Amino acid sequence: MSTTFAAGPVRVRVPATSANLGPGFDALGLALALHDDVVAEVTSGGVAVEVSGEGAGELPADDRHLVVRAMRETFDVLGGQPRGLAVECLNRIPQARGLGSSSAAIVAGVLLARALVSDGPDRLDDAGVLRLAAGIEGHPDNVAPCLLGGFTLAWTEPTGARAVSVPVAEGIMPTVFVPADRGLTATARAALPATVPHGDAAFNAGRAALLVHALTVDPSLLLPATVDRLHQVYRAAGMPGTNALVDALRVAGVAAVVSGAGPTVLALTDLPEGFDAGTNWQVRQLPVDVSGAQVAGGRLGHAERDPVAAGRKS
Ligand SMILES: Nc1ncnc2c1ncn2[C@@H]1O[C@H](COP(=O)(O)OP(=O)(O)OP(=O)(O)O)[C@@H](O)[C@H]1O
Ligand SMILES: N[C@@H](CCO)C(=O)O
Repeated sequence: MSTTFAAGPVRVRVPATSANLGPGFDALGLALALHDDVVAEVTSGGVAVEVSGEGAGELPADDRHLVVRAMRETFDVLGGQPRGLAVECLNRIPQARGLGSSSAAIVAGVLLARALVSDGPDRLDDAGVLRLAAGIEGHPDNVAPCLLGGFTLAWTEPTGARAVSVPVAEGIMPTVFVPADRGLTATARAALPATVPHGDAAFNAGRAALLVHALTVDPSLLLPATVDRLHQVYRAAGMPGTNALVDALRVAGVAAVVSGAGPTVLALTDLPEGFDAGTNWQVRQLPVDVSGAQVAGGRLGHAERDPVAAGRKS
């Protein structure tokens, strides 16, 4: 199979995501209106990566960069590698905080590579993009909302990941509490036990089912619907501040959970007037992103390259 590459740059906008949502470990996720923009172009040789915003000066600028790694895997699936690549990232999603930054980078890479191959969409359909991105990430609960937008239910079959996006009830306005400290998903997953009590598994199945109803039809049930026994308790010692804030919010009647693998906290219902989380958190209301990843042509503008200006725009 020979591969022809598109001329000119391709651009993708990918949303932040919050996975698990309490009881929906590795299955449920929500796309949030905070985005990374990534532009890629085929060049005559080498790999050049430019990063502004989150991760600037920290992330590798070569084949080790996660966007490039995802592009390389996708080009392999599509039949061949280009001679060179130039990638430009404007990152707004905080990294290693539980807001799906790695899935956003992977989805961006897969979609950019597909768009850069002339008949890419014929060779890799949207279901294939989800399978490939979830395979790279290792679980589908961030990749699914990042691609599809909205509230997603993801599962894995022998052939790979599948997902559906379902409409969220009106009036759901998530708030995230983002700490300065980072926490890697790999570390948080290592804190989980190999087996759990049957009663806890049964408990979570009921609450996860209730959560689908609460988020789509009856938000008054969100507090009981967001109780989890499968992951948060095992990870609490590694993120005591996160655990304390989730508890304080829940005592105040707010449906709060650990966002993804943490340490960010996600609240799905309004905060009581005057609720004070303390000074350790950047608190942001982020509407649900209903569109998911968007591919378009074109480069980033100068104003967008400036992280301060970009922060004002997003
Ligand atoms: N935009 C990006 N570009 C390149 N690499 C990234 C990017 N975002 C994240 N990464 C890589 O992924 C790592 C963070 O991934 P990790 O899965 O631990 O956290 P997360 O995806 O932010 O949180 P969660 O999976 O809990 O939602 C970073 O340390 C970095 O190596
Ligand atoms: N379900 C994943 C989400 C974070 O990537 C976890 O909690 O480990």
